[in-house]
Amino acid sequence: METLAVDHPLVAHKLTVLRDVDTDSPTFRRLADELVTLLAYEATRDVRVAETTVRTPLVETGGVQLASPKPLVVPILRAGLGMLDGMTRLLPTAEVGFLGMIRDEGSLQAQTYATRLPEDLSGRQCYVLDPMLATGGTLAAAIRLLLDRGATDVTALCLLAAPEGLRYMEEAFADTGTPVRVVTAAIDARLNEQGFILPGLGDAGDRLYGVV
Ligand SMILES: O=P(O)(O)OC[C@H]1O[C@H](OP(=O)(O)OP(=O)(O)O)[C@H](O)[C@@H]1O
Ligand SMILES: O=c1cc[nH]c(=O)[nH]1
Ligand SMILES: [Mg+2]
Repeated sequence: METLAVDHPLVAHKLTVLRDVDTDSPTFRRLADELVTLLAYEATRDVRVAETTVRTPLVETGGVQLASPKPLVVPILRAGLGMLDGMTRLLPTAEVGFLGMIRDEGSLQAQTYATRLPEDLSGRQCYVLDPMLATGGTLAAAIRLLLDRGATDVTALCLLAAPEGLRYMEEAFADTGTPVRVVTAAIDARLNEQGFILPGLGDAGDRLYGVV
């Protein structure tokens, strides 16, 4: 598995405001959206394209277009929905599938409560969206599901990742033979006793959508 922590002053600036406990929900949503677009630029570096031609006002020339089948973007509900618009802004022709997952705050085990994905993902490049990679249980389960359906490579975009979760992912996808990547705005210090990322930004779903 490959991990990329995007090193860019604008990413660092926006992430700092996102972490601030005094940042309100509308600002949090806007910043999450902007950060995803910056991460998406790096995350799509290997997106498959096919050669094509284009007629300019002067001549015909070569170019590229997104290859078929189109990439599949998969936000993990709830918090991953806050990243969808930022991603599809860069990949407007991508298809979108949905996974609803929740982590039990006692056992820290992830449960899937909704799946709306193509049955057959053979040949598909997939981009999974989830702001928080904490223990890694949620993201690993989501990626396993995509690989089981035939996805040929999977890139996860996360706003924050914990070292514990990245180690878990590295072990889980050490010998799958399928490329798995994590692109994140930062790798934080550690998890606390409740499985929250430190210094982190708190509960991403609650900060985006309120406490339920
Ligand atoms: O790496 P893990 O230890 O599995 O934890 C990370 C998961 O926890 C959060 O979701 P949560 O379960 O709070 O659901 P929500 O998006 O509905 O808030 C977060 O958005 C990840 O999906
Ligand atoms: O720090 C964390 C860990 C899991 N889920 C969150 O929203 N935040
Ligand atoms: Mg949550």
